[in-house]
Amino acid sequence: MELQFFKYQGTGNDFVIIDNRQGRFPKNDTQLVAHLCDRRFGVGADGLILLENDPSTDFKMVYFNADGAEGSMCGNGGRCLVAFAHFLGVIGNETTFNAVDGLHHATIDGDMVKLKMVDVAEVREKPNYSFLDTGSPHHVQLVEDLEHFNVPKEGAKLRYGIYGKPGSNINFVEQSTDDTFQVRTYERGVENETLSCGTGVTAVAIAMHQSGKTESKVVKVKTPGGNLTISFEQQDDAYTNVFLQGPAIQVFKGVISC
Ligand SMILES: N[C@H](CCC[C@H](N)C(=O)O)C(=O)O
Repeated sequence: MELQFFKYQGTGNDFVIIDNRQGRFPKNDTQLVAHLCDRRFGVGADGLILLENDPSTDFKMVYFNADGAEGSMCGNGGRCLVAFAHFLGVIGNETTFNAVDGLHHATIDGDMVKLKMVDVAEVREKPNYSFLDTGSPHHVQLVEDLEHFNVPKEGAKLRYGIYGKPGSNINFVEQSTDDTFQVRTYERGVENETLSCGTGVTAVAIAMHQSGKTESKVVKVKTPGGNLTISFEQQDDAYTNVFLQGPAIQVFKGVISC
């Protein structure tokens, strides 16, 4: 079988994207998805995304982690898929699409995609960390000297230690200024550090606001792969109108035989 694919990246979080509007992609073939995401034997990516038809919105997003299993929401992947739908001519500069965690609205301005994320009703605050769900589960923990922190090792320890088999993504954070944070993320499903995680930086922004580290409702995050901006409104413990904004870029396209 030959498969046409596109490769996108959003702040260094990279994805194989396939136009599956004809419905031909074998979605249950976990090994095939893992193979396409393999950086040595396949194309190489943190995840694989299918663009599919949706009866009530512009398109449907189906996301798989690099291990081949269908994942929860992916913020950077969602932004990349919006750029891809725009590239295909499926949408103009604005869209509403369906994903595993519900409807998402997004706007495009050049390479920049601004994606509306799910509302967050609860931030669980523990003495050393926060836990919240921004479409995917996220552990948020402040550390010192983030640059030299062993993210793969400490991330794996917490991912399996606290959260067990279902797991969580683990974000390590260092505050830079009143409204700016540096973040490195260990991603479940990749089981390693990625260069950026969209639902992760969104979780960081909300957790830092909830714990009083920032009063700003527009939070800037620096990841190893680039910069993202998160904005939101807040009432009591609930966060609404949550937006994630940053670049989403097509890197190359190709055909892989598998
Ligand atoms: N990289 C993604 C998160 C993927 C979530 C996945 N690792 C899981 O929890 O299943 C993002 O930009 O939001």
